[in-house]
Amino acid sequence: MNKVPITNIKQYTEGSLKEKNEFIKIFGKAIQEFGFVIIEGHEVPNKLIQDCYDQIIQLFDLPKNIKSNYIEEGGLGQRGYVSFGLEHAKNNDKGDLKEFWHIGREFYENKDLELKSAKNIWPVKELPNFKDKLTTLYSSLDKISLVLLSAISEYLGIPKNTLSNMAKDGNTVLRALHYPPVTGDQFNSGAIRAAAHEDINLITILCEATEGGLEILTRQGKWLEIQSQKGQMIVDSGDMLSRITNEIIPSTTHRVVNPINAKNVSRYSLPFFVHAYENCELNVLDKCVSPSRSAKFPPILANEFLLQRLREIGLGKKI
Ligand SMILES: O=C(O)CCC(=O)C(=O)O
Ligand SMILES: [Fe+2]
Repeated sequence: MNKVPITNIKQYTEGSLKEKNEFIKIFGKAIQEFGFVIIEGHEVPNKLIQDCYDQIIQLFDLPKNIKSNYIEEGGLGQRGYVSFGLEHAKNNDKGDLKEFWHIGREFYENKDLELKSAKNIWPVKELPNFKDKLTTLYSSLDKISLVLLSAISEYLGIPKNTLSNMAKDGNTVLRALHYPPVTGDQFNSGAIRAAAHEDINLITILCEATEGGLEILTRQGKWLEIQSQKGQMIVDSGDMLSRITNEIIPSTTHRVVNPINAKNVSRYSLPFFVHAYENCELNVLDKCVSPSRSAKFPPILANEFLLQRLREIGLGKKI
């Protein structure tokens, strides 16, 4: 396979039983064997995605000292602004050539959890519409993520709501990313926009980025450029899904390469990292254990796993 499989989510949400089952099979097999799947038919208006990009372009255009006001002091880079070069891939000491902004959940079904959870940071003074646009996108992607997790559960042959229940009120984050044009020194340093890594979470949904550069490592060990069209979203599997499925659905290695000189412009992207709720126990699913495949991982709380992984990528120390 040298092309990312394409599926239409409407088949699952609005289709006949036959179409539903077809989606489950194609989507599940694609995420398992390929690691990346393109989704069409998702109904998030293009205009909303465009409006969000307009907001984040203005956000990253703000002077450095203003952006720095929005660093979550004493936090772990999970809300607000995270400076250029701070995050790096696991086992890689070169910082990625990117700056970003994290948005967490605004609305929880469990109001006690809402009170306890980290609060979002908003650039209200400079960008009064940022909060509204980005939380609207967050809510839309949150709904899509629960649908996709139901389809994965059905693919695995476990109760339909098993995975979506883990992500309800989940510690999910929307990341607004900016990769500035790459300077000559950076080109020579060997650093890239995002070095090869796996995402920490269950699944990631990516709205189309403003420029190319995203590549996945296929299960056959070859780098493949991802080309998605307007209106498509990309879904990939992360480490938490890999862990609970006992690596039946492994996480997918991917990276963002540097631009070629002729296209050395800023790149913006909007990954949505779908996490389990903080106190969710990540247990290997019974269905994914067999005499020939014993459980490879002990249980761990989602939040503990997150903290462990954040330490490995340079966000574990309070900033
Ligand atoms: O910018 C992209 O297209 C992907 C970003 C990514 O993989 C990440 O932030 O984990
Ligand atoms: Fe990633």
